[in-house]
Amino acid sequence: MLRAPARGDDKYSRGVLGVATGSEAFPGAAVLGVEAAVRTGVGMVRYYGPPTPTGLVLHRRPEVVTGTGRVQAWLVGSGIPGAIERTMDDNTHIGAALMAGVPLVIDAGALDRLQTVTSPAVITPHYRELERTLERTSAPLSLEEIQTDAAAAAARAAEALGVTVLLKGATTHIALPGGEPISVSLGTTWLATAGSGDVLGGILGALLASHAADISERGHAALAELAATAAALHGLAGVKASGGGPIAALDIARALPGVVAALLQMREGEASG
Ligand SMILES: NC(=O)C1=CN([C@@H]2O[C@H](COP(=O)(O)OP(=O)(O)OC[C@H]3O[C@@H](n4cnc5c(N)ncnc54)[C@H](OP(=O)(O)O)[C@@H]3O)[C@@H](O)[C@H]2O)[C@@H](O)CC1
Ligand SMILES: Nc1ncnc2c1ncn2[C@@H]1O[C@H](COP(=O)(O)OP(=O)(O)O)[C@@H](O)[C@H]1O
Repeated sequence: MLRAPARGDDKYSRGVLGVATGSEAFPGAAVLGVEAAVRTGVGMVRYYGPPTPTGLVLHRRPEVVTGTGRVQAWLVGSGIPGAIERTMDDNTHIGAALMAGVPLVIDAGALDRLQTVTSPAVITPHYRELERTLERTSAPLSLEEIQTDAAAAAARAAEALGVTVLLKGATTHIALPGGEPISVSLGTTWLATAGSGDVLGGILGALLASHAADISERGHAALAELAATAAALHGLAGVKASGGGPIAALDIARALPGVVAALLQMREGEASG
């Protein structure tokens, strides 16, 4: 599910990703997600968030456009606190993304707004976030139950919530309503580092924005394949960045273009026999 630009493409036909992540409380998450999206490959990123993360994002990535506008997908919630700590500003940014009517990647602080969502969505919780998300449904699971059978927990969440679920952990479990689940285990344990999940959100957001037609044709089947691709890119970039040693989240993002290039080359090689 990787799409290299064709000669007829321009930035808009490649897809635009809206990013509503980061807050005054966690500004760094915005930088990590945007960096990962740009490095995965997308026509343009529009960032919509509070002043501190906006300044940091522009400082690192001047190619990013700020404010709302037409996009093919939104990434929302990484680095945004839960309902009690959220500011009015945070709620405005989350709301704009969730109500836009385009495919969504929903992470962290936006997970508690899931009941308002009507567009095709992938949620990207870790185990504790999945526990909290399921608490709000008629199919709750304890943290212990999720840890014991994470694949079953992801499947139950997909059915209960009507979304594609990417459940993060040493193995990433992807489940969709009424479809075949996928597991991805290509990473390294060094990926267990702060901001690593924020990078994954950016990768997945970029993939959704660049596959809008596929998502509208094939729905959750396409979302699940895109989620698996994102988990694979994240894992392989982690391995490449690590080389057996520690990594910081930005290192994962930095390794992405090389991983994408290698996979595209492999695919071209296979296509030409
Ligand atoms: N650079 C950035 O901007 C980054 C931003 N980030 C953003 O932060 C937001 C929150 O994400 P999160 O996953 O940390 O939240 P959450 O699931 O509530 O976990 C809290 C749980 O952890 C536990 N706990 C805490 N400290 C612990 C300790 N020392 N040792 C052991 N346990 C400890 C704590 O336990 P308690 O203290 O309650 O006993 C509680 O159960 C989210 O929006 C994310 O995107 C991150 O991605 C990081 C980089
Ligand atoms: N033990 C592990 N081995 C391999 N990958 C891991 C391990 N623990 C976490 N990960 C990966 O690291 C990322 C952590 O994401 P997350 O918990 O959201 O962190 P953060 O909120 O700090 O960004 C996920 O992609 C997850 O799959």
